[in-house]
Amino acid sequence: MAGATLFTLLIVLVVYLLSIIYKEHTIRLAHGKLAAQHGCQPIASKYPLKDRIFGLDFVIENLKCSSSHCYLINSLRRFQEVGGTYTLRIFGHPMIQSIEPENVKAVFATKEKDWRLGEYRTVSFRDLLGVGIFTLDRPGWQESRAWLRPAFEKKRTADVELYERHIGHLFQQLPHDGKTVVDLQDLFLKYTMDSSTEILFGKSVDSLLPESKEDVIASGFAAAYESAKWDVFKNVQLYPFGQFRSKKAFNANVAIVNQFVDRYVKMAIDYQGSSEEADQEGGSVFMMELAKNTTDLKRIRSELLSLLLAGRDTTAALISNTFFVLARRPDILAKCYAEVATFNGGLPTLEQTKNSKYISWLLKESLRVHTIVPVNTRTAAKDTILPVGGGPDGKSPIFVAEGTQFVSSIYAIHRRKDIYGDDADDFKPERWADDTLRPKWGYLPFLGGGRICPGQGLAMTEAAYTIIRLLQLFKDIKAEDPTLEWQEDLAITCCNLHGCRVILTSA
Ligand code: HEM
Repeated sequence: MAGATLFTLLIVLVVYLLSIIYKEHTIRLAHGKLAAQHGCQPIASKYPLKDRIFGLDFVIENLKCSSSHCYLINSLRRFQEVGGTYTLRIFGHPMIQSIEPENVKAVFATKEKDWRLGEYRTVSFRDLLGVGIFTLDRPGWQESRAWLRPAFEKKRTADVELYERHIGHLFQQLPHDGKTVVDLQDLFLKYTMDSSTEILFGKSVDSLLPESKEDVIASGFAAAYESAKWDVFKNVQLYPFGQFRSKKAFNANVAIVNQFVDRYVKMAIDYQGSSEEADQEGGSVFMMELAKNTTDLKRIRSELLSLLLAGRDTTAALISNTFFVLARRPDILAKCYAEVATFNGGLPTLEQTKNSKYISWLLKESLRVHTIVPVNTRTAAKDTILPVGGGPDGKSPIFVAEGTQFVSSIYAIHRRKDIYGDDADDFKPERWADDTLRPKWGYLPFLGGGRICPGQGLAMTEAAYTIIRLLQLFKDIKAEDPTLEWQEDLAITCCNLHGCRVILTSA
């Protein structure tokens, strides 16, 4: 009897193993057929892993570089040494790293339907943001994008008056004696928190106002949001193991964040008026547009928090990185002062702000050299093809199996000498004066394709306006330590580890 049971078990096991082998074989055949149809060649470069099973050496090196603030430089070195497109396996999962503009274009634009965000992003971010534009793939993502589009279109006329009010608060916090050192990066983070919360919720947290005037709930929101955002970054970095970290403090912070946002979302849902009316009454176009489409409080909250996460630190980093350069480069600063002088001390209009040529080159260069979203990834939603990286010369198409992670370093793409020339490492705003410089998929501060940043116009206007106004208010900006170099501080977005410590002299 026992022998018969054993025999049956053995048969089941053999059938199971054969079915796996058959399935693998069929998949391989299908892959081979698709690859042959598209003229694919094996990927030319393989990353020389020491641990070929788990890829632990690669993971550990990444973690070490991340904590010693050289992750981006190290990934650039890898591309230079291994190749513009290389492959490896991490914990058994296939990964392709590439800085070939053609591949990036395929993943984010021409073949974007073949790719999804990937769990590392959706799972880690949903704990704070919930389900919204930043954590959704199609079809939900398309819905979010359509809901938000009208608000972004209305916001093209951006709020110079709103910025002016918060610049006033910022000015109050700045020493102008030509002696005292101040870290502008910290203050710009507060400044964009104040402007973003006003743009998104219709009510600013006013973190730049003296404490006595601050709304206690609003300041609680700002602190809780900072702390929760840090936890999300840790979970992304340690994914999938981050999910096992204690969530007690995180959940308490998320509850504070939600409570703050929900006050305003409820008002928007109750109001259900038009966005124009809401704007006149100091409400938020974003909230009103969302409330027109859904009465789901959680969904509106998610969209607003996604916008805050995407727009606040990024804009602060852009302004701060630019001032970091201005304080070290009198040649560039002088050109900016010359442009600002054309306003004869008057407040710049929106049109004048947008038409400030040199400052727009300066911002473009700042985004190129100090890329704020320097790494981007996607996961293949189905078997697909990438145009380059195969064969001995790396110029043939390559086959990509479903589940493969694609990672691109925008930081490294922005330093390609074949696109930017031998001076690619130099900070040179004038390069953008050259009409023949058309980097296309070689310049991606706001990414491209369907998920291109919808807030880029807002961010560029806020940054340009803020820079112009501060240059009007201060006749000199000097670095505390002119020899200090910009160094990456990579979290969800990237800013300068050393902040932006300067000495200001008022005009
Ligand atoms: C200098 C400032 C900014 C930079 C460098 C920046 C960069 C980016 C990048 C690279 C992405 C693509 C991320 C990805 O798909 O993996 C993105 C997406 C996004 N950005 Fe921005 N951004 C900035 C400012 C803003 C602002 C001010 C807002 C809104 C107020 C905003 C809202 C968004 C949203 C909603 C997405 C997600 C779009 C989607 O998935 O369809 N961003 N941004």
